[in-house]
Amino acid sequence: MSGSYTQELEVAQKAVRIAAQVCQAVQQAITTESLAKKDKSPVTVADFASQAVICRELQAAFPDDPVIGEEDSAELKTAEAAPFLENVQKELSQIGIDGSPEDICGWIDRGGSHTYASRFWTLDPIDGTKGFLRGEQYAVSLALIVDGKIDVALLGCPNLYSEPNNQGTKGVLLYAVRGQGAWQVPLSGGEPQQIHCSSAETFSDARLCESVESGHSAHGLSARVADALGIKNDPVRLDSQAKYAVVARGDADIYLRLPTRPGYREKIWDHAGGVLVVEEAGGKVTDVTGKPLEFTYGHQLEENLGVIVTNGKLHEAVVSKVVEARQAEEAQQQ
Ligand SMILES: Nc1ncnc2c1ncn2[C@@H]1O[C@H](COP(=O)(O)O)[C@@H](OP(=O)(O)O)[C@H]1O
Ligand SMILES: [Mg+2]
Ligand SMILES: [Mg+2]
Ligand SMILES: [Mg+2]
Repeated sequence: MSGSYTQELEVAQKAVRIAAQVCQAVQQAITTESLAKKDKSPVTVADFASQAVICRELQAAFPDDPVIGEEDSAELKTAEAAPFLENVQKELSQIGIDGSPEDICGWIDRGGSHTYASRFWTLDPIDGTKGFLRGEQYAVSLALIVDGKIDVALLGCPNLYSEPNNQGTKGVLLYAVRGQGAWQVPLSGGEPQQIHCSSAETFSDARLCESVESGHSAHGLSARVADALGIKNDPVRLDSQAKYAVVARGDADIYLRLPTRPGYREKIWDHAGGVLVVEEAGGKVTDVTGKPLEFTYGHQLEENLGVIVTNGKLHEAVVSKVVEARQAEEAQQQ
């Protein structure tokens, strides 16, 4: 049964705010170094520091809750990463969190679970690390999943303005508790505002967003889908779950994430935070075949392919055009 989750929301908001503060400090440094992970993707001091502070807060408040987080300390423990670990320590100490290298690796590894549990958190300490390194959009994403359902979700977006077209306050926190609507508040604090998806029912003026990285979502296929739907606007490209944020606020109507290679499975931390925020704002999220996302398989969405996010009203039509376009592509490749 879902509860009111007052304490969970309070702890998670505090944790995401602190993490966002660390990320901002690192991004403002003139050079942000990164390490290459085993899969060749980048990871920065801020990814580790963010995961450390959030896991530390969760550990203190909910010591029994497992956390399925993106990072682990293995990469940090190599000799070449020693200066890197020292920088993580420095960044944390600047916000008043003092710990030994062992403490820090221990906090990070609190987020090292990969197995499904009846209640767990999932964390992406920096979603959109490539955007972060370019000085563009990124998000700190945290969600609580109970009995396979996302019940609490938060997206900290330090480079997203509170209003479209870079108007309003820079740096927002979006959050939702199942059944209680979706809300936005400046990361620096203030009065939360309820947010809603757009009410667009036609495609001519629809705004579609997708990844900046063509390796993360098939741009060519989305262009064909947009064309088939009669969408005239060019796609808006932005990194991270900020895409879920802009659909939840009604700044965009559609977010497409179309598989670029067979065999890739979406990671739960790339979606959980965004999914509930969009659903509580009135939108809809499925995979590219129209199936709901299933958060019951551990760290991956094993039974889903890609993602389609809409304001709800446009969903069915978008799914059917994506299905058609993927079939046409497959037929051509044979
Ligand atoms: N082939 C692939 N298809 C889809 N997503 C991928 C991918 N390779 C990496 N990613 C994910 O894409 C995320 C960024 O998404 P986006 O392009 O929307 O900003 C990355 O998150 P991290 O930046 O947290 O590592 C990573 O998990
Ligand atoms: Mg990553
Ligand atoms: Mg991610
Ligand atoms: Mg990440």
